[in-house]
Amino acid sequence: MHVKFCGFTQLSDVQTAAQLGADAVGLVFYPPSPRAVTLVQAKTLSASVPAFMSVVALVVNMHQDELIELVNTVSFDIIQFHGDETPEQCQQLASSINKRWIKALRINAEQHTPDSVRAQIDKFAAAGASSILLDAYHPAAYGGTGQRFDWNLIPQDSSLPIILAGGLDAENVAATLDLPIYAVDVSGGIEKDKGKKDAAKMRAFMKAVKRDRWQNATLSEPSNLSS
Ligand SMILES: O=C(O)c1ccccc1N[C@@H]1O[C@H](COP(=O)(O)O)[C@@H](O)[C@H]1O
Repeated sequence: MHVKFCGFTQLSDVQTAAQLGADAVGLVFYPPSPRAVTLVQAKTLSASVPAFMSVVALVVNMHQDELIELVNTVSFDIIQFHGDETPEQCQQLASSINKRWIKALRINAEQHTPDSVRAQIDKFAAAGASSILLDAYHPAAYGGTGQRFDWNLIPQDSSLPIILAGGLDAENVAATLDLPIYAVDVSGGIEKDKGKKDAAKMRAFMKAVKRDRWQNATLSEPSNLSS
C-alpha cells in the first residue's frame, strides 16, 4: 500500500513525512483552501523533498496559464485534478506541461453505484490518467473535508489504480488494507491544525499502513530466481 500525505505548508512537516517514508506529499494550489500554498512557499517545500519521493500538485479548475506558471516555478511530479475537470480537459492540461495526472472523483452515495464509479474511471483511463483518487462528495467543498464515503462503492475491477481519500486517520486506515486499492491519501487525519501536520499522527498512520508491508503482497516469486 502506498501513502500520500497531503496539504503541507510547513518545511519541518515535509521533512518529517520524508523521514517516515511517505511515498508522496501533496501541495494544495487552490486559494480558498486553508492548506493553500503560494508558488514561493511551494518552491521551498518541494526543494526539500528527497529523491524517490513524489511531489503532487493538487489543483481545482486551474486555468492553463496558471498551470504553466506553476510548472515553471515549482518542481513537482504529478498533477491531481480535484475539481470539475473533464477527462479531455485533464489530458489537455497535463500534456501541455508534459506531466502525468491523477483525477479525483467525489463519491456520492445518493448518485453512485460501483458500476457507475467504474464507468467514470474508464473514461479517465481512456483519456490517459495514471490513477484515480476516490474522495467523499461534499456539497460545499471540493475536498479536504475529513468525510468518508461508503467504501462498498469502490469497484472491484477498476481500470486504474485507486487512491482512497476522505476522512482517513491512523485509527481507521487499517480497515482499508483489504480493499481493492493501490494507495491511501490523508490530509486532515494527520493534522493538529489546518495545514499544520502532527508528527505523532503521521507516524501512527504510517505504522498502521506499512506494518504489514510484505504480509499482503500479491506478487509471486519470479520463476527464474534460484534459491
Ligand atoms: O485539503 C484541502 O483543503 C482540499 C481542497 C480542495 C480539494 C481537495 C483538498 N484536499 C484533498 O481532499 C482529500 C481528502 O482530505 P481529508 O483527508 O479528508 O482531509 C485529500 O486528497 C486531500 O488532499
